Amino acid sequence: MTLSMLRSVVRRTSTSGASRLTRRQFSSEAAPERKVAILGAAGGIGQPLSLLMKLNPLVSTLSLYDIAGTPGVAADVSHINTRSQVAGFAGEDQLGQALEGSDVVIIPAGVPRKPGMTRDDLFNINAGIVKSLCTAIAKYCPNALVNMISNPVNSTVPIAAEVFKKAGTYDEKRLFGVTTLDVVRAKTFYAGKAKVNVSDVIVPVVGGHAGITILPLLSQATPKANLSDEEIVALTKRTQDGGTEVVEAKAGKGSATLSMAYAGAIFADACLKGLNGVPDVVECSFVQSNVTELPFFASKVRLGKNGVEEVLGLGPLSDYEKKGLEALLPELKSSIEKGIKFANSN
Ligand SMILES: NC(=O)C1=CN([C@@H]2O[C@H](COP(=O)(O)OP(=O)(O)OC[C@H]3O[C@@H](n4cnc5c(N)ncnc54)[C@H](O)[C@@H]3O)[C@@H](O)[C@H]2O)C=CC1
Ligand SMILES: O=C([O-])CC(=O)C(=O)O
Repeated sequence: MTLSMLRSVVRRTSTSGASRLTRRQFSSEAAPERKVAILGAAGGIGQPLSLLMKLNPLVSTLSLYDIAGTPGVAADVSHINTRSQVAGFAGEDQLGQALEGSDVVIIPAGVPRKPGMTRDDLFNINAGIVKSLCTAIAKYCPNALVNMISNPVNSTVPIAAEVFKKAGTYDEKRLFGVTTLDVVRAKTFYAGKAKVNVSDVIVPVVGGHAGITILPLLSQATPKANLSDEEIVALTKRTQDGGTEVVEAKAGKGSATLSMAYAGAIFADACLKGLNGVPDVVECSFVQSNVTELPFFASKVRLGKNGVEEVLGLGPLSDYEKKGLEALLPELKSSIEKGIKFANSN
């Protein structure tokens, strides 16, 4: 979902003739019924993400699940006069109902970082949360596209894959680590340095979603700009440290929530468009991959009616990016292996 689309939804629904206009628009578009479930919907990301998904006209049912607090979030969001019907579910005994029939499941459930922590420091708590949620997904909506936000993404995606394999439901086309926030940041920071219009900027970000595993391919950024080597290094580091920048600014009150909700809404919208048969929907995501020797890797992915339609290659890299790629592989490998080991030993 682009910002202009968001604005136009808000515009359409903010006048007195709103509901009439909204109804007419949706009935003429005949968008298929799509259920989206958000697990962790009462949290810092979950709440604004619920709002943004409520604004998305491709959603017909919005299912908001958390261990507590979701009835309130659902009641609040449900009053917004857009297409989707909203329901809130709280506690494990309602998880099946929350998931049943879902086309897309977005998972921002789990603890966020505090200053001084790495994403890997979240593993001990979040690995178990992700494992139990994915066990339920395998049971109640095995065909859903899963958008994994919970950190450490480099490990939680492999955990999800193992859980689905054990359940006999694994389809590599349907599992995505959400790395869209890295792309959002790279676009913003690049536009600022290159002095180009941010809405025109395209920057692929590959690798994983932690520190040096985040590799923005600034040599492929458009519109082209004549940036110095020092500027490229600084932009790369700022993108890699974007999450930490927010964690430190929030000083103990969590990590990125609002920009993550925006990024999560963009990625979920791309998944829905792909499911609906919109051609040429391409986003970066951490998926099962043959792009490197690692089993999972983030790169550009073409989305289609079954999820991943094609994992795109890296394209030409600068020498600096080649070195970055080489440097990130060992860390990414060990995070992936840690996730696989956890899923198979617990
Ligand atoms: N992929 C990415 O780019 C990003 C990922 N994150 C990650 O997203 C996660 C969530 O962050 P915040 O929303 O800020 O945290 P938060 O603490 O504000 O919210 C997390 C929510 O998850 C819920 N939760 C915990 N266990 C659950 C379970 N078993 N089932 C359902 N819900 C459960 C909590 O009740 C809470 O409402 C963190 O792991 C964070 O590191 C954050 C920013 C960016
Ligand atoms: O940095 C964190 O802990 C949250 C995150 O993944 C991000 O903001 O990119």
